[in-house]
Amino acid sequence: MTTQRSDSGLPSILKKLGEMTAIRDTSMVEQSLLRTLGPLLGILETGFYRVNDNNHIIRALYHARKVVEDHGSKRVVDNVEEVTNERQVSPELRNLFDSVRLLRKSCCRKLGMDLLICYPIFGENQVLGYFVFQRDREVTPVEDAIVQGVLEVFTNYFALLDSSQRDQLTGLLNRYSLEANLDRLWNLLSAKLHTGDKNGNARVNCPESYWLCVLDVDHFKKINDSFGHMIGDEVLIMVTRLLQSALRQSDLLYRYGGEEFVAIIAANDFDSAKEAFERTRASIEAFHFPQVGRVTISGGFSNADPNVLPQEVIHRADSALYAAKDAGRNRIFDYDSLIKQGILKAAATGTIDLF
Ligand SMILES: Nc1nc2c(ncn2[C@@H]2O[C@H](COP(=O)(O)OP(=O)(O)OP(=O)(O)O)[C@@H](O)[C@H]2O)c(=O)[nH]1
Repeated sequence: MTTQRSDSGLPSILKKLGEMTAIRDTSMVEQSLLRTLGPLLGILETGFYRVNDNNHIIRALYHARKVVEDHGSKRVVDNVEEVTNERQVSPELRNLFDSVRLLRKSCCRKLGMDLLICYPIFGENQVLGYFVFQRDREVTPVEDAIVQGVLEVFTNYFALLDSSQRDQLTGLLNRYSLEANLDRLWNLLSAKLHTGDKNGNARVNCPESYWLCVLDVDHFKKINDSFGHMIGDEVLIMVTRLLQSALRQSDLLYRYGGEEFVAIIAANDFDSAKEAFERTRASIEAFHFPQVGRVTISGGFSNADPNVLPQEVIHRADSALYAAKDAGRNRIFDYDSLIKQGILKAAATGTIDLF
């Protein structure tokens, strides 16, 4: 059981809300929600689960605080761990999520001597996620009002931040969002590839590597010139939906420029990554676009090696894209093969010195 004295006075609540709304990164705001609610409720371990429209978990965060002795004085160490593997969610928790979603209010279940308590997080009238914690007693009416109030501030602030990081036309995350989150993303890739789980065990079902691909619609200017800007916009929306369907839910897709997209995917090896990017290309080629007919895309990809600076990885993928365009378009090239074949020259810089 993981409770301690709560810190739920008004000045403390206001201070925590002030800290949460000072953050400009959506993922960090999610972490901050747990760092806010845990101490307010006197809970040492809390969880946050974000779900998509199909109620699949797309992001899971665990927050754990520990009081440690440090040279005679006590200090709180807190850590937020991100896990994206749905299989790590217990059947009890899944069942609790279903009840919360259907009843549209907080619910709890007995779990040994404790209670597992879950609150819905709403967005545009649907459940976007769940806040979960475990403790030995029910939530008091005052605590309930605090949690509901903090979740409401969080939801409104998150929606505001999220809209500034999304492209208005396609709804995808925009270039600003990719660039603002590159370092955090790279740290996450590195942690996922090199660390064990929170019990120190090696992760199971963990991908071997990540891959970044820059995809670009071929001859898009011609589409605009021949059919008009509005049809051009429709093509971009349809390309987006086709890319989303061809990629997996857990993959990241950004609108990087006018007709340029960046996809970051997890794959066990080069061949699986190539197959996934090739699948996106083929899905566009196979689709009949109303009025326009055939549209194709070209792509260049590179291993998203956490030891290489992210900007360098984007540059490598971009170089491979330009080689694919030069070679006639409607094809996906990879940076390493182009280097091996002598078509591209390796850049001398761009690695991260880890030691
Ligand atoms: N309709 C529409 N067009 C856009 C948008 N953003 C950029 N564009 C247009 O996309 C076109 C991109 O043209 P180019 O960069 O020459 O590339 P391309 O014609 O696709 O040629 P290749 O990439 O070499 O195959 C430009 O004409 C831009 O004006 C947008 O949001 N909507």
